[in-house]
This record gives sequence, C-alpha cells and structure tokens, in this order.
Amino acid sequence: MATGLGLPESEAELAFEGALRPQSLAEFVGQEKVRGQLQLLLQAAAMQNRTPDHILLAGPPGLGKTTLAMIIAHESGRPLRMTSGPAIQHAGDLAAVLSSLVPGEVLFIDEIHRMARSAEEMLYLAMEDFRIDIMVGKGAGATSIPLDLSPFTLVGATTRSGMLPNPLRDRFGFTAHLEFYENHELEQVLVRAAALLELNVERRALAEISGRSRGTPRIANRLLRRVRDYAVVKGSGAGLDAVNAALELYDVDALGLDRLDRAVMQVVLSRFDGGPVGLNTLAVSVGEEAETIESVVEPFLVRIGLLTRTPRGRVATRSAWKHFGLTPETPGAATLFDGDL
Ligand SMILES: Nc1ncnc2c1ncn2[C@@H]1O[C@H](COP(=O)(O)OP(=O)(O)OP(=O)(O)O)[C@@H](O)[C@H]1O
Repeated sequence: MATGLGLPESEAELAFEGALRPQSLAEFVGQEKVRGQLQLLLQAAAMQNRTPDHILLAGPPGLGKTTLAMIIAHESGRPLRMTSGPAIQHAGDLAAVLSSLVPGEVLFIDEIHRMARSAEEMLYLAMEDFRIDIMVGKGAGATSIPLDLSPFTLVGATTRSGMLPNPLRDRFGFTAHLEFYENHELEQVLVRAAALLELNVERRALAEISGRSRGTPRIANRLLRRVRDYAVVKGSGAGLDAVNAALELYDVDALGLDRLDRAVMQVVLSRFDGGPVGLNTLAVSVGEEAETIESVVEPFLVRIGLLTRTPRGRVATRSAWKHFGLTPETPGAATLFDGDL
C-alpha cells in the first residue's frame, strides 16, 4: 500500500509495524466504544461456548483493523487465517479457503469490498449456514455439490463499507466503525513505538508528531521513524527542533497534510474556485484513483474541516482558504464559504 509519505512500505517498515501491534484489547489504545462492544461480543461467545458472530471492521486505512482482527483471534483463543478481497478473484479461490478452515477458526478478509461478485454470493451462504455449493461442470451438465463447512468467524475489513452489497453487510452480527484517534491517544501509541526503537523523544516532540499524524496510528509510527532517521544522521537527539526539521523535509505540514492532501485542496481551491468539484474530476486532476481520494484523503480533510461533501461535489471550507493563505477571487466561490451547500 502507498504510505502517507507517498513512498512504498519497505520490508523493514512492515516488520516493525508488525512488532508494534498490540496483542490484546486492553493494550489497544483508543476506540473505547468499539473495544467495549467487541469485549462483550467475545465474552458472550466464550460463556456460551460458541464461535463469535461475524464482525465487520470499517474505517480509513491505518486505524487498526488488521490489529483488531488479530486481537479477536488471540482473545478468543482461536487460530487466524488471513486473506484479502483482491486475492479472491473467483468463487473457487474462496471455496479453497473456506473448505480448509479448522473448526472455530477466525477468517480475516482485508479489503472485503474488493472480492469478486461470485465469491460474495458464495460467502452469503457460508456465513449463514456454514455450507457452500460447489459448481461442477458447465452448461446443461453442470451440477452443484453441497459442502458443509466448519463453523468459523468471519472478520471483514473495509475502507468503503458503502461499497458492500446489503446482503453481505446484513450477515455481519456487528459492524465496528473505527474513528480517527485523538492526539493524546496517538501520543500513547508513540510512547510504545519510541521504546521499541530505543529512541528517547521529548514529550513535546511526541505531541508535535501526534498533531501531524492525521489521527492515524500507522502514520504516527511512520513519522516517528523519519524523526529517528533524522536524529541518527544529524546526531541531533529527538527534540522538538528535530521533529520540525524532519517533518518539513518530508513535506508534512502543521496540520499533518501530506503532498496528496495538499494537491487535492489546491485543485479545489485554485482550479475550481473552492468547488463544488466532482470526485472523478478531482481524482484525474491530481493523478490519483478516485477510490484513494475517497477512502484515504477525503475522510481526514472532512474531519479537520477543510472540505465538505455535498450532493454537487466537494467544497472547500473557510478554514481551507485560510490554511492555504488564499482568498476566493470570484463571487461564485465566495458564496461557498458560509453556505450549507
Ligand atoms: N489502537 C492502536 N494502538 C496501538 N497501535 C495501533 C493501534 N491501531 C493501529 N496501531 C498500529 O498502527 C499500525 C497500522 O495498524 P493496522 O495495520 O491494524 O491498520 P489497518 O486499519 O488494518 O490498515 P489497512 O486498512 O491499511 O490495512 C500497526 O503498526 C498497529 O500496531
């Protein structure tokens, strides 16, 4: 996956990310509501000695969906099988996974909205009745062979729950909506990561990194690694000055906006006079996929109040003009300030 800094993940960074994952709900920072809901669901299943209900984890990337899937398996003492929507391009791919699950196994499907349609239909039956029908042959001679499955818990993760068909969404016993993290929560995440990196970071430096992490633990951890690099190369220690210098070098501004965020806002503000501008036009203008803009960039820009979504398209807010030091030049753009478009 692309990183918040526009760079591919290196293997070392992925390994470090893995080492950082909390192992239990108690260690998992933030998302208090979701933690409480999951705790109850898992506890009830354990008390009744049954497999927990299927769980859907929805929210922007890097907020801890994979981590939670691992915790669900760990806390319920069950093995975990991991796959992803893009890896399931045919119903047969899914049948192979489902038919080899051991009783009670937790099956994690990341990016479940990207699974093939034919596999989705197979999954409906599997989730509800723990069985699938396997089609053998083609045309008039085709027959379907029913196959019983071991009971399992499906944990699906999606950055775009709206793209899931209703019949699939309805078959999850619980949907957890993950929210962006507060800065003080990100600081807790960073304290743990700094200890793992054996990096002594000043408290106010941690606060600065948190404030620029787009409410996202994965980004917080990544920025911390860049600060570590800076401190190592410059021999500077990891104080506030080092943080400011390192993050400036990597184009992460005071609000945590990176290059793509800024490109999106510049297009809305400068090229479209503040909007409204449609998602596809926006995506083409910045040379990104519409899905990336919608699931990665927009949620944060909306959350920090720089962008609003309207039926006519995306519109820049008053704060956006201010943050970028621009003013709307046309009367048309000016009316977009206060309006509830
Ligand atoms: N609540 C949390 N407490 C501590 N660390 C966290 C928390 N949430 C996420 N992290 C850390 O952030 C990183 C990214 O988390 P994770 O891979 O679970 O996110 P994700 O939502 O599955 O992302 P994606 O949708 O891109 O797969 C991991 O290193 C993880 O340890």
